[in-house]
Amino acid sequence: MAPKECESLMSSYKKRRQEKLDIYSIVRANKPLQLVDVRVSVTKDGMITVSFEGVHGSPVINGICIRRAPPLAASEVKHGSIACNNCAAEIELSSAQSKLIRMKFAAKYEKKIEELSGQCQLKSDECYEAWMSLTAANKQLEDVRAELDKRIFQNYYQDQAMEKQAEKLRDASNMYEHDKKFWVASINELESKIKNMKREHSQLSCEAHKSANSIPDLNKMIIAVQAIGNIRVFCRCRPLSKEEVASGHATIVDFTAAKDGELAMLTGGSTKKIFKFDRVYTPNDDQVDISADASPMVISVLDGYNVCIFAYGQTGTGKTFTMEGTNKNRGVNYRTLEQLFKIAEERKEIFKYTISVSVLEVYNEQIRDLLATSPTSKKLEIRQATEGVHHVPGIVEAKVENIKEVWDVLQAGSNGRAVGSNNVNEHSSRSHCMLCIMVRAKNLMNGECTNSKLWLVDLAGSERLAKTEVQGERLKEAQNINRSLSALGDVISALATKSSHVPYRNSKLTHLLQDSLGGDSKTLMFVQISPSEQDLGETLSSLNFATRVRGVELGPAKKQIDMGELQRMKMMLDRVKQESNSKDEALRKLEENFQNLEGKAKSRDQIYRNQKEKVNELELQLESKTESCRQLEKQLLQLSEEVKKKEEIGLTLQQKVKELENKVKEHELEESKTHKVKELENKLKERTQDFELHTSILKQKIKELESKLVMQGESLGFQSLEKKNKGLEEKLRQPTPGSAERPRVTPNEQKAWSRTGTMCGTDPQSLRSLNSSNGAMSQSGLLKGADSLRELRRKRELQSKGIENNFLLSASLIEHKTTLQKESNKGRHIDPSKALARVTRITKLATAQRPLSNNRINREQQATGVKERDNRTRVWSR
Ligand SMILES: Nc1ncnc2c1ncn2[C@@H]1O[C@H](COP(=O)(O)OP(=O)(O)OP(=O)(O)O)[C@@H](O)[C@H]1O
Repeated sequence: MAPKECESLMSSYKKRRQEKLDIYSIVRANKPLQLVDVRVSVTKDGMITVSFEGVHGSPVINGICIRRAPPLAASEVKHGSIACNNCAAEIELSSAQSKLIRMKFAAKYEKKIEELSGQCQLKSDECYEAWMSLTAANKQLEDVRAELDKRIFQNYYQDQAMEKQAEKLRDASNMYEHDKKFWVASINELESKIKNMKREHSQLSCEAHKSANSIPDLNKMIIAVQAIGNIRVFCRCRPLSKEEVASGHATIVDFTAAKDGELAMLTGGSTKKIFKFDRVYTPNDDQVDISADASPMVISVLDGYNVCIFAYGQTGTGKTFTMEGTNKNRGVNYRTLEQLFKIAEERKEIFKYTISVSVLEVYNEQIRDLLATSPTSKKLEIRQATEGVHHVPGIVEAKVENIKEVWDVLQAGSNGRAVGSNNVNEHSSRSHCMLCIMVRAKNLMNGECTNSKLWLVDLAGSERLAKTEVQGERLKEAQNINRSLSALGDVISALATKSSHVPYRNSKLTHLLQDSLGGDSKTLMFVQISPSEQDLGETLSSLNFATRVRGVELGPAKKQIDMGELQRMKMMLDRVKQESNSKDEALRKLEENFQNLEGKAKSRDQIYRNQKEKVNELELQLESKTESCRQLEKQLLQLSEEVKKKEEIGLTLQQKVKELENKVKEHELEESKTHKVKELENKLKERTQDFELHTSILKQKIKELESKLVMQGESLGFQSLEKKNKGLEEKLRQPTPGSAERPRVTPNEQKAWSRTGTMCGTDPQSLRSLNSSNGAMSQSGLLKGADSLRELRRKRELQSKGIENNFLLSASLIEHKTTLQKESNKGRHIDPSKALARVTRITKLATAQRPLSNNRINREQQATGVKERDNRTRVWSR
């Protein structure tokens, strides 16, 4: 029968019992028999047979309802029986059914074990995979860490290398900047030097050209000067004074052609006398115009020429006004000096000027120093320092550096002039006021030095020349004035006639003006005239004198070069030429160096640019590596988290594996127990067979003995035989010393006895009595059989120590079974469940003292004994 069918049988049995109860409760009036227990066995051909043992009458089975039983729980099924749900009695199953159930359970367990093994295997595989992935992840993590360390290490070294390179670059950059600055400074210096040298070179070239072409230029200059003339005469007419206007004096000067340097004098009637001068100024012309025309003389002075500007004319015609001017309307002296300082300032890059001023007057042919702070009795004389150079030793030469100082000096001179007379105007008319400006110029380019003079002279009135009717001091004054002016006229005449002798020394005036009047100097004469008709004679006299002066043809002006300086300059020129050549050479070398430096600078620039690009590239690489490091760290963190998770999973898996292993162990234990049960069953079977064999042998021997007894009984008598039989029985009942020697009754023996009893209709006791009656004859054979059993048992005990418990349990079961049989024989109705409970209790008591490992086996053996008994004891009760 298949396990499924067996299962259905059991379930149907249970259900039927339940259904039966319901049926009887419905059909109670018919008083049907109540089925307390039923033994159903299914034969091999699938038939179900029902036996009604112990039931009298003819029970009628109205019907059998077989239903599929619900699946039993594993705990409900015991070895060889199943538990009834209603009465808790164990329902005995046939060995085939038990086997099937066991097989089923075994199959179920095997399946479950297989499933669990599969799950375990799966879990193990999962664990292994997890472990492997964990190992791989760890390895990967280690690799990543190693890679990260490597990268960090590389980055560290790259950083260091970059730092070093950056340091080198910084040093190179600093060096480059320093070199650049140095080169720029050198280049600037060289450029300025080159400029100076070029300028010097051009100047020297010009000088050389000038020197080379000096003769033709000189000739040209002579021609030009001769054409222009180096004595220039400007004529200035003052306006009519208020008195003259009031007196009704008319103007006798015609300024119609003044712009052309011509003026006409109305000498009387319609006649006019025309005078021509270099300039003619009308009364309306102011100081500025006159000073502007005189400024070229200033340039000549600064260029190193001696210049003399003097004002000549009748008293009251405006000589002082022209030369000195007023505070509000300053004259030629101030404006000329102002111009002089202005141009000197403009030329300061090339010329260095040293200007000093002396203010003196010539009165009665005596020179008076107007700047002298204290009056001195020492007479100032004119001395000739070198050729063409005259000076007054002891005279104050006030060094002036600007026009303000000049003005102060002029004021001081004017004050000094006033000291000498109570009436300044009167005094000024009777003396020559002379302002000498000494200019020392040094050409910074060529070192040329010049000493030039500018004489600004306000002469005494010329009208006194004719009016010499005065006496005494006035006469003396007049004579001196006349002499000096006459000497001036003589000098001019000598110059005009190109006389070999010019009488400069005839007067202090001409003597002082010797180096600045005529010859190689430049002279400007202001002839001052009155427009009034009452001064006609004096005016014509002045105009005639001026015309004579203007007609003087002087030689070309000569530059007042210091000859020593000239020599030095020539030497310097040679030296400069040499220096120029050497400088040209140096310049060429410098230019070459400059080009080399420029090339080096360009190459350094290129290197710098390249290094800067490299630095930029390295910075970019560093940034990218830093970024990759960040990403790797991020990945590392993620991997660490994953590893943690996997470790947790691994731990849970390990825990599960342990649990599964425990379960597998439990199942293996169960399996081993099942296996042991099987072994025990097999052993039991073997023993049963042995026992049956021995029983059959014993039976045969008993039969033999019985036959012998029959034969002997005939000879000895029945009573003696009975006695012997009792004795043998007693002997048999007497316990043998030691449990090992005691003949134990196995369940098979009991079974055999039961069968025998059943078959013969007697109980085992009677059988024993029967046996004991033949004990004397069969004792040897019986003992022999018991000895062989003991031998077998001993051998099996060696194989399994638990066998002994089975025999003990069997013995106890036999005893109780005997008791039960006795009670049954007494006619008492015994509830099988109670009986089984008792047996179980006894068994428990018996097995409680056994080792724990044998509990299951004993329990099963005990249950087997009970089931065997129950199979043969079916009780029907109403
Ligand atoms: N161009 C002029 N415009 C206006 N006023 C003038 C001019 N020239 C001279 N005067 C005036 O005429 C007067 C006489 O002039 P100034 O004293 O200069 O003559 P002078 O020739 O110097 O006389 P002296 O010979 O006596 O010194 C002054 O009052 C002066 O202001």
